[in-house]
Amino acid sequence: MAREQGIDRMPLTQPPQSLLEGASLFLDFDGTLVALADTPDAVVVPEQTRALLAGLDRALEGRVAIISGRDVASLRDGFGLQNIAISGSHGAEIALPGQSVAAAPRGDGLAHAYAALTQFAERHEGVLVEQKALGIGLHYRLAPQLAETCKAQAHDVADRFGLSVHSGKMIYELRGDTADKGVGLTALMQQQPFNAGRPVFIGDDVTDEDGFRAAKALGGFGIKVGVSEQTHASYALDDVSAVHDYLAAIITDAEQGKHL
Ligand SMILES: O=P(O)(O)OC[C@H]1O[C@H](O[C@H]2O[C@H](CO)[C@@H](O)[C@H](O)[C@H]2O)[C@H](O)[C@@H](O)[C@@H]1O
Repeated sequence: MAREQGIDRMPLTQPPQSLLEGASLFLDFDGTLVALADTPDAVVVPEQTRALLAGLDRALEGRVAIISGRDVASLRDGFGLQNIAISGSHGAEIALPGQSVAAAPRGDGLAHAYAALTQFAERHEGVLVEQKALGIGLHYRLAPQLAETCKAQAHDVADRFGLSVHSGKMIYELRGDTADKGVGLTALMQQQPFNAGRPVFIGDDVTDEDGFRAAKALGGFGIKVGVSEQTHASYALDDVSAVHDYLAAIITDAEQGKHL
């Protein structure tokens, strides 16, 4: 198979602390900032993680944002992430702190697709359907043996209602928009205070590759959490705990007066 331009092979090295000097920092949520859980609702944001975000915000003078597949409302209301910029719904939503959400229109077929997938989930134990502002998540983490069945169902329903299918970790997502995390990162980078920094995006999933690519195109870097065969990221960290350690060290540097 031909090697796609700009793709690096694992293993990558750990990012140096200096990478965040003058950076605008973009963080994926699930699997990067918080550990994965069996269901979307089982995720918790520990107090320590909130303190980490607040410290980063101070150290980088507000140039910190979350770029997530979850929608802005669920991150704000469900996880209390009110004081941070967010690009939600895989780049289709943008919300700065204290502001309302600017979003792509909701696809017409989503309501019909949600009904069809809910009926499917009722017949398949362990399959969960997540209703999202601009999409639907079909989760099979509790029924991994149904991965192929879920994939087929996701594509069948998407075809019937004019939607597209995107795969992630133990999930197929149906969406009616065409945004991606690169779109979200680029949109935030056009606004203050992000436009004053060099983008660094940290993410763990296949949908984060668009964010890595966009960061690189804007002169920045991607940091991959975990391992994958190929990635657009330039550096890697092992897991959520390594992400926290890396970011905490940057806060310590800033508090000791080292220039960020
Ligand atoms: O872009 P992200 O912030 O990483 O969001 C991607 C999806 O994350 C959630 O699903 C994932 O996390 C769940 C909880 O740990 C896990 O059970 C599931 O298997 C993962 O795919 C979320 O539910 C989705 O809406 C996000 O798109």
